[in-house]
Amino acid sequence: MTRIYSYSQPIDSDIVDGFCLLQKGFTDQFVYYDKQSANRYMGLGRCIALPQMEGVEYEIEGPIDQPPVFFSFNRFDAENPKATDELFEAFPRLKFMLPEVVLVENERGRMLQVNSLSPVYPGRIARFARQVAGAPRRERVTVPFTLERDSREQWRAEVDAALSAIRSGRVDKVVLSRRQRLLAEHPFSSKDLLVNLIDGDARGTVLLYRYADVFFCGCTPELLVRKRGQQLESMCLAGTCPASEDPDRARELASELMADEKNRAEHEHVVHFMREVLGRICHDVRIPREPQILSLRHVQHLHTPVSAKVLEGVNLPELVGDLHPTPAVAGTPVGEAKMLIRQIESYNRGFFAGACGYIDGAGDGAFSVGLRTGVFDGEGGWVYAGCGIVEGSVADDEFDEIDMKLKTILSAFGE
Ligand SMILES: C=C(O[C@@H]1C=C(C(=O)O)C=C[C@H]1O)C(=O)O
Repeated sequence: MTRIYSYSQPIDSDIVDGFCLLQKGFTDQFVYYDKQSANRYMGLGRCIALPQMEGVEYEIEGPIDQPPVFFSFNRFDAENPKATDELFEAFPRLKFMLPEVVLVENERGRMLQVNSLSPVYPGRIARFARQVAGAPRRERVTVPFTLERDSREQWRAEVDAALSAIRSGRVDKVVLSRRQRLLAEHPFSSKDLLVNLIDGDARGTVLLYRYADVFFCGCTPELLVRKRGQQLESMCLAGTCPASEDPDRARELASELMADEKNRAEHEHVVHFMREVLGRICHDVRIPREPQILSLRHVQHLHTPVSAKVLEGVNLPELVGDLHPTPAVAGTPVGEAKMLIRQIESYNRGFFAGACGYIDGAGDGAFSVGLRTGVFDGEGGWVYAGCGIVEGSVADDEFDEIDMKLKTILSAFGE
């Protein structure tokens, strides 16, 4: 039986500043940082990685009873035989990773957690607490970059292939993506992108997984599932129109989106899937009949909030397994759409559109869908975005929609 010692104590300092100061010394770094609510977890180092959450004993110590916080970053399609690019290839294939140090800000306040396989030495906790308390205020930096444009011609051919699969009845919807090569004008760090995503105006949850000199990061609007006790929260997010700085224009675009049959159909596939999956493993499933608008910095989406009570015995990793991928990032039917993505897309998505999140030793946690993200090595990398293709989709419009979505990860460069 693995025994894990976990010590948590309250802190006053800003956890992002603390993370920025401490991060230099750690090969493994993990962030799940909800910008809208205090649901923020930032991990450093690797105490242990487990293939599953069962079979572990915890010694929880310190003035706050916070179970140890594990992180988990999962590929969109882990069985896809196509090789990922060399950046994704450089990440170890680990499931639940427990950092040595975790900075937390949640409904119970801010805290520092230190995890170890042996009793936690008090001087170690005091040293981290001192360092975090003395952390200087972080600063934003702009990283100029260039993008290598991908081919519109190739995209049109891919959308054609998707539309013929739809016409032949193989799928009703498939979500295709594009990726672009990014080259920075000077070296940058994961911290530079993290700070711009957290302090910039992108809405959503900031994700970061760094291993040595490669890192995956972004700011996603899409919650896959959050579990606290038996309470479950999720969302359906599909259907997109542009955002606008002019509030009247933004409202006009939003009401066009609400009235647009194609977007409503794209959205309905996700709602149907949620109802079906949650109906099997939850009770009190609440899904409003009509979507709302979620207005983000660069786009607006059709959004349906979801809540439910999880049946006794159903755990968070099972929920993630049942819910991911949703038709919002794969298509419908999900299995067939995944196979079609393997056929049509020329690359393996890696963590893009994968389930990324955290889970604590009590089984509570949250996972988001790794959208509006990219993978980088400090000199450049790849940025990704996709969109749902249904009957009636026009390739050039979808190309432009993806360009709008890409702006979120590009905002990590501080422009
Ligand atoms: C696939 C992405 O976004 C997904 C697709 C959407 C759509 O097709 O309208 C909207 C939100 C997301 O569920 C992405 O951002 O890359």
